[in-house]
Amino acid sequence: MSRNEAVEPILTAAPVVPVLIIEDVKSAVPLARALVAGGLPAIEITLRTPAAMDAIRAVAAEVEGAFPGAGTVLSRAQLSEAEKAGAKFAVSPGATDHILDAANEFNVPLLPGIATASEAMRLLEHGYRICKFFPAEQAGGVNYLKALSSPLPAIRFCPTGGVSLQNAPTYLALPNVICVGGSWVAPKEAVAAGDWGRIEELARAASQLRAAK
Ligand SMILES: O=C(O)C(=O)C[C@H](O)[C@H](O)COP(=O)(O)O
Repeated sequence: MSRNEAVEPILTAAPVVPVLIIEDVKSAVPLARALVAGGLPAIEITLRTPAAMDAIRAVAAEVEGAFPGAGTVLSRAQLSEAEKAGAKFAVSPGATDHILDAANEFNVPLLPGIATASEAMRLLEHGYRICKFFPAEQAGGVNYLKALSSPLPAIRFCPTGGVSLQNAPTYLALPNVICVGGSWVAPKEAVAAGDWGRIEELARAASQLRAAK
């Protein structure tokens, strides 16, 4: 059994997890509604802005069908606060002793990040079978992940970082890719302009992505 087994149904709900940077808490609910309407229920709200935690709280309370998650989780305190805010999952760009110890204390499942074979082995040793591959494109992209997966077939990945509508299908074609993450679904200008129709369209296109043949 995987240490973070509870992330599996969330990450398999759609092929893409949108990664959001929310500057104004007022945009959180309509943005999340547009993403859910477009077919993307798992939503990563990065803890990079002062509004992020309130945004998670608002989406958890008000958006039916959404699985809000906390992204950029770097500390025990953030993990604790995210769980209290109603986050259904938490994402970390890496996997330190501090964050892995903290994950053992809380119920919210953690998706920790890796970029090397040693890091992936370490997570396997901690009982994790699902992790983030970050930063995906910059670390070596699809070919790198394919090579990493060959000796480590027990671990599945959510590649994030530089993933786009164009390159997502090649990641989704790898047997060890569970979903991909990316910010392209919620462009900064569209969020600032409140163009929820545009975001719903981008979400729909992302939700219909299939593995490349
Ligand atoms: O802060 C975190 O924990 C993250 O989740 C980092 C994000 O995965 C990337 O910033 C998304 O990358 P882009 O799709 O290339 O914009």
